[in-house]
Amino acid sequence: MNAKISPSILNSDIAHLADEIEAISAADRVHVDVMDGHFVPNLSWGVPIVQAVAGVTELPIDTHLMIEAPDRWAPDYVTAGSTVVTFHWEAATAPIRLARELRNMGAKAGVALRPGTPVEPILDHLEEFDLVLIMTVEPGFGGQKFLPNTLGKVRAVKNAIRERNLDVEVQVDGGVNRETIHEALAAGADNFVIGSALFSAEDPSVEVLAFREILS
Ligand SMILES: O=C(CO)[C@H](O)[C@H](O)COP(=O)(O)O
Ligand SMILES: [Fe+2]
Repeated sequence: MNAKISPSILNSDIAHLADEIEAISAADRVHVDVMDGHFVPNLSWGVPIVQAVAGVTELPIDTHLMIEAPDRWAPDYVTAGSTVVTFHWEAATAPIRLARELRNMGAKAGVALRPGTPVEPILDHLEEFDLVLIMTVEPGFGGQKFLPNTLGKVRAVKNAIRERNLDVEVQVDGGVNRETIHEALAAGADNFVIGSALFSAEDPSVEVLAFREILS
């Protein structure tokens, strides 16, 4: 599987969002972080932003829902234009049923785990998902430090995917930069959410290419 770069626009200059997204057009996806102020202690944005992003880019939208009651809200993010909708395992009432609903709507279904959530319960259900997101920081804020003790879960998911020859992406999210990306890659990640390391660079378009080079 080719490694994918999914820039998180959380820490971009949102007053110039269309320009920021244009700058990362050589990436593979746009990662949109939805936070509700309950599941995480921060509030970001919702359906209208996903619709707006869909209106200014051809890149697939990868929506990361850090919200309570994803069973109720996640389908709206497919309708809004997301290609991938990732919800948290900890927050969902019926995660398998929700993943099936998202797929039935034509989207890819992702499941995310906080750093402290064990991976074992999802290993029996990997066929139900297109993407597993292993959080490499506590969800809620961009610009945090990468937690290397989460990489054991990346290895465990990747091993299970390989053993069963499944087509499931392993995404890491949080604190990924030019240094930490090597550890995540070695552990088996193949989809890299990169936020502040891209958007704090002098030229994010050049930085995307630098990450592409590292992953090649
Ligand atoms: O889900 C997230 C935070 O909860 C963001 O996607 C993540 O933090 C990306 O930003 P950075 O690369 O700056 O850590
Ligand atoms: Fe995210």
